[in-house]
Amino acid sequence: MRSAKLYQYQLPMDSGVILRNQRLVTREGWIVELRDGEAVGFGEVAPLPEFSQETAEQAGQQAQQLLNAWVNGEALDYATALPSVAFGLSMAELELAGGLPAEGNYQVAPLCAGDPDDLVEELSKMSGDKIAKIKVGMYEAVRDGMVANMFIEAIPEIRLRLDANRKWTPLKAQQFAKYVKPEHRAGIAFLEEPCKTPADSLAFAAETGINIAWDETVRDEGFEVKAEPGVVAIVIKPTLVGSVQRCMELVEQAHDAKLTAVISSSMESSLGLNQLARFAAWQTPGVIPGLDTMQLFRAQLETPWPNCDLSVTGLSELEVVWQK
Ligand SMILES: O=C(O)CCC(=O)c1ccccc1C(=O)O
Ligand SMILES: [Mg+2]
Repeated sequence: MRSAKLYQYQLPMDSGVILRNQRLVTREGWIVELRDGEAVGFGEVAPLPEFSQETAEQAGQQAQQLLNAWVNGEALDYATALPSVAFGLSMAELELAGGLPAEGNYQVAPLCAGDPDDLVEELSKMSGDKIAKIKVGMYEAVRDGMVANMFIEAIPEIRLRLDANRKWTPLKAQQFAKYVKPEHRAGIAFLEEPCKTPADSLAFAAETGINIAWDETVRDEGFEVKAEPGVVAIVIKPTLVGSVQRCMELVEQAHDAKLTAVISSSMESSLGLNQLARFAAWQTPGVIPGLDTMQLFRAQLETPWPNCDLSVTGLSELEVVWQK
């Protein structure tokens, strides 16, 4: 006997969260609940404004249609579904089937949002791999170069992940690289999407010896995972990419091409983020995922994130907008 529910959630965000061109005051999305006999599975459907093509409204409507089909015993075609819907429903089906291992990778690459000195202190206290993520491309490229250099000099064993989100022209990217001494460039694990085009990013990697990673490019029409000089990783954001099966296919292709696959957040609530930590532990063992986004919220949803003391809203407190 199958049954399903669709919950709607709204969670307050920290005041400083800006997505490309807009402030994100409230994170909105849907939680799907699938039941079959005693088994239950949850999934989060939460398009990210400015990043997803679909709106929350559209995703909610499609989620209802597919939930209805699922309750009627139909198999769901995730290839034609909206990415956020495909991700949430396929994750719920996987959890229902007992296919998502319980153990998660909750190690995070701390995200440097504010004062670099605070992060240096946090890292020096960290045991194990010292990986940090810094957003670059927001201010002067020269300043970004000096910050990266400062981290590598302060913590020689650091592995920095930098993310320029395609903000630089080739000239700006060069200005950045100039400040990172050649002997320090190995301290950069990778720089995500330095330039506006993949071709410029590849040229940057070749000219500077700084390794790069694809994030936005993974979602470009016609993208294929392949080994390319200077490319060491691909970032997979399941909410933007699609079903669990599609994500697993990308992970496998990355590993075949000797690339690192990094499972990363699209600012899911703590419910979805926990599932991503479990998915990452299972599919990308030994790789620290990009999931340090709980700090951007002011509340959690249903499943608490380890060591996070934000209040937790239970699913039972949410409005059920559809059930069957
Ligand atoms: O990837 C990470 O490490 C954290 C998540 C992150 O950076 C991100 C989260 C939501 C939208 C865009 C981005 C981004 O990669 O710029
Ligand atoms: Mg990125």
